[in-house]
Amino acid sequence: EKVEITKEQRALIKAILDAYNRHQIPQDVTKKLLQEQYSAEENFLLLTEVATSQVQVLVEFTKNIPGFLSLDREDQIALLKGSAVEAMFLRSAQVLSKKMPSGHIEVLEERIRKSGMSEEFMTPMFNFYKSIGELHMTQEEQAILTTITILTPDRPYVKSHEAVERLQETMLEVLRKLCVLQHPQEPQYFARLLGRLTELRTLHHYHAEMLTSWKTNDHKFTPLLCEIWDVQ
Ligand SMILES: CC(C)c1onc(-c2c(Cl)cccc2Cl)c1COc1ccc2cc(-c3cccc(C(=O)O)c3)sc2c1
Repeated sequence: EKVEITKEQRALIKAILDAYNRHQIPQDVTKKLLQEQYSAEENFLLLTEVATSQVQVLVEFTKNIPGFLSLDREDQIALLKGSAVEAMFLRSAQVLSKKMPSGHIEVLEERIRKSGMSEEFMTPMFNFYKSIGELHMTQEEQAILTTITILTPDRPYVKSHEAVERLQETMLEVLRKLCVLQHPQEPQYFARLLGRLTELRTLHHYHAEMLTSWKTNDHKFTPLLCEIWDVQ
């Protein structure tokens, strides 16, 4: 059928993309990933620093999602806490799949592999990274898929389920149209993107176990990560 993006939907895409590009981890933080020496301890500390910075970026980005600030305050917190890990898997996946000349990719992959994480999480995590890379998402698709992940109604403690669902459905419809227009040869592309959201839920469960195993080995997190992940 003739797919057309309305004026309102175009404005939505622009607002989300501008926010997504405006809020990025500062260079001095990500540059450290390239400079500091290697050790399980150093890798864990660096990843903790980047993750903390990423959460701050995520909070700022979320405030720019049209309609988000009109949600109940406690629901806003519940959505952020419930989606942070998944949004960070998406972000790190996008970084690892970009053909970045700065050698970020190998370095980041190396630091994640050697950060004291148990082997069993490596396979699903790097399979996810590979599957995101194979999608060759556009910037708009990445920004909107992250928004859809944040606006997931069935996170723990969300009270106004319908209000969140309405916002998410608006973004799902925008993504569906974008996929049809930007990947005309791949009618299943939108379905493949949604399949990644399911994979993110599984990784989210693995991540809870990762946190426990890091904690048992006496790894320290920052106050912001402890708050958002209910750690300690
Ligand atoms: C606390 C820490 C040990 C931790 O615990 N679980 C995870 C995790 C791991 Cl391992 C994998 C997936 C998700 C999580 Cl949450 C992490 C590290 O999480 C992060 C989170 C965001 C980013 C963004 C990056 C990045 C690099 C270069 C450039 C850019 C850029 O945006 O330009 C971003 S790296 C990075 C690492």
